[in-house]
Amino acid sequence: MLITHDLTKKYGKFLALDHANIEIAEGECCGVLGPNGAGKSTLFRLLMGFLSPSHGTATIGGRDCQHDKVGVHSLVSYLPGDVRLFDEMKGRDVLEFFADIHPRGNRDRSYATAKRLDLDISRRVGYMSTGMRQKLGLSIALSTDAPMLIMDEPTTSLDPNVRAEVIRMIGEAHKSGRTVVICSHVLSEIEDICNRAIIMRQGNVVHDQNLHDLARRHAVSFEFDKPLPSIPESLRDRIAGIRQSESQVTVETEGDLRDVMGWLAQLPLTNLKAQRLGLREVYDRYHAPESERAA
Ligand SMILES: Nc1ncnc2c1ncn2[C@@H]1O[C@H](COP(=O)(O)OP(=O)(O)OP(=O)(O)O)[C@@H](O)[C@H]1O
Repeated sequence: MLITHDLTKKYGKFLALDHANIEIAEGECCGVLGPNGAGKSTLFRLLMGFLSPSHGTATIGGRDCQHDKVGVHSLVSYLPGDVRLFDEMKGRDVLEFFADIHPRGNRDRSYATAKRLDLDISRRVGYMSTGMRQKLGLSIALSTDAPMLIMDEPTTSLDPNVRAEVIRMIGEAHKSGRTVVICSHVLSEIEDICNRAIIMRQGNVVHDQNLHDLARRHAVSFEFDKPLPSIPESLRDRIAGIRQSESQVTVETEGDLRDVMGWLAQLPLTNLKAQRLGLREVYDRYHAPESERAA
């Protein structure tokens, strides 16, 4: 559905996106992660044709993102990171305007989406709070039936209840078969709805994680003051890695935990804890805070 080939963007001499090769299949829900300035919004703006690439190409549904913007826009519902709407218009008028210009827009659906987000659309945009304007942007983007949703930080400025509702709505869009590409700094949101996460650093895609595989991984930590005995042959493919620092041991496991726990239960260890490995651990491999990297 979405293919980029060596997609590159330079702002002057500054390389904001560096030869990105990304493929997102129809029906996927893919999170794009990375710290401020990693190049996520640049990637999204290139996909929408709002920026021209310095090098490389991008296509969505076979349409070229630079040369066939109209074709791409008919397939995509896009929520920009900085929602800017017409201050003088009332919420309802803005919804109607966008429902009418998007080939897959629908006025009734956009009123219903705004209602679900508890947004007062009789209010003038200029008098809306930041969160209300975000809700208006979401009501526009979530109410088309375009086969692809591209959302740049959709839950920014929203209170926790609305955040949860928006994540539910995006999850529903994915379940109904639409392809979703979403960028967020809230890792739990990506874990909740995505099947895949791409991690970016300084304009590069540095990691591509299947989240269903990740859900089957655990970190088992315990104290053991001897060298760990060799792993039984039958468990070798269940153990992805072992870290031992003095008496503190962490075993990373894949798949069913029971057999590994059975083996560990035979050892004279203490303080055993098992926790599911999350996206946080993967993200921190690339972006752990300085203080934690030094530790
Ligand atoms: N118009 C521009 N001119 C010059 N540099 C720019 C421009 N737009 C973005 N940049 C730079 O490109 C880099 C990537 O910016 P981008 O907005 O894509 O990051 P991001 O990953 O979306 O960040 P955030 O999480 O803060 O939204 C940053 O260093 C930014 O300063």
